[in-house]
Amino acid sequence: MKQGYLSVHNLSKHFGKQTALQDINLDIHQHEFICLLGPSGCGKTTLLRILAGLEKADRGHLTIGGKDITSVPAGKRNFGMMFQSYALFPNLSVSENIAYGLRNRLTKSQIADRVDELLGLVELVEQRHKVPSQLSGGQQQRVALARALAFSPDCLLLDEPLSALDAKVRVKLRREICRLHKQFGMTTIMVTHDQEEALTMADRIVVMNQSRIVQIGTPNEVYERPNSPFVADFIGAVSFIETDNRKQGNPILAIRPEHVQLVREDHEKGRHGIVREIEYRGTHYRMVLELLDHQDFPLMQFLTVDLPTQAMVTFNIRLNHKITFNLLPEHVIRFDTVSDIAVG
Ligand SMILES: Nc1ncnc2c1ncn2[C@@H]1O[C@H](COP(=O)(O)OP(=O)(O)OP(=O)(O)O)[C@@H](O)[C@H]1O
Repeated sequence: MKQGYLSVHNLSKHFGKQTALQDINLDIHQHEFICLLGPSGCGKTTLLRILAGLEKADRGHLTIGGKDITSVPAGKRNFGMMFQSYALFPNLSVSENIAYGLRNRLTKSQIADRVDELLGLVELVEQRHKVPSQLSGGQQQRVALARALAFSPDCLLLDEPLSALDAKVRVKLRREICRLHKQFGMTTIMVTHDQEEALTMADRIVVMNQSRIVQIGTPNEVYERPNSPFVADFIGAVSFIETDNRKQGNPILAIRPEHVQLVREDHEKGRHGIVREIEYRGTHYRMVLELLDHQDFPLMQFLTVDLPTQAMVTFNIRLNHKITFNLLPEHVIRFDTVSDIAVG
């Protein structure tokens, strides 16, 4: 593994009796796009604020390129930030908002050139003289993004930058952030509690729960090989199947809805279920099966299954009808240790 560029060593943070972060260790590579993902209150924003220098850790330290920056103030870290609480200046124009952070760093004409360049990058040239109240939510976010990028930061820190936007604008800005990340080549760390956002944008996802990092991996790794029922459940849809009484230490099996394979009714190895719910989802159908194989599955259990529209016709899927399916071993995720299946 490459050595970390931005590294977090044994970081802990409390607010009074409340633990916000516990024993956080993280190596982020240069030019990497990292998403901090986890349920509300797990410590994502606190970690980002400590990276930014806006919050002080109780314990641990931060290094960038091997240099200790734990005590370096926020303004000296050369990090671009886009925090929810960092609103735009309402009385300044788009250009002035973008130029604000540059005023003590560059000459007037350098600032003008830089602002022109950034306006082009975030496609706001025509809005340059408007004030924030004259812009849509998505445009305001783009101004905030341009402002964060203005002084070519080494690292870009984004705290839920897309959370206030509607679905279409969100997807567009997602692509824009990824494009700018590649174009500028900075290291980007983004907080989100949206798993789809993390899966589509990140090089690696840092999954957090209850003040700790619980898994670090590529989107594919955390989705296909979650290391705990919590991660399996938090990232993507999943059904858990208990093979016996959990207290006896039997494994829990998990399966993604798109991996359940329907087979013909006379298939010798098939398992059976009754279709209890059918939901149309545009690109596919999602259904809930009540499992019937009680010798294997002693408890009444349900399985979520995603099926393309064509398969709904082929297998003649109807509510309260019996269907036959297979679970292929390569698609079954197995957890040998019992841990809480918490949903964020
Ligand atoms: N300034 C503060 N004072 C007291 N407690 C705080 C403060 N900031 C955070 N906390 C607590 O620390 C824990 C972690 O909060 P944090 O905001 O980092 O979580 P988060 O994962 O970013 O949550 P969300 O997704 O809801 O923004 C929470 O229990 C929160 O209540």
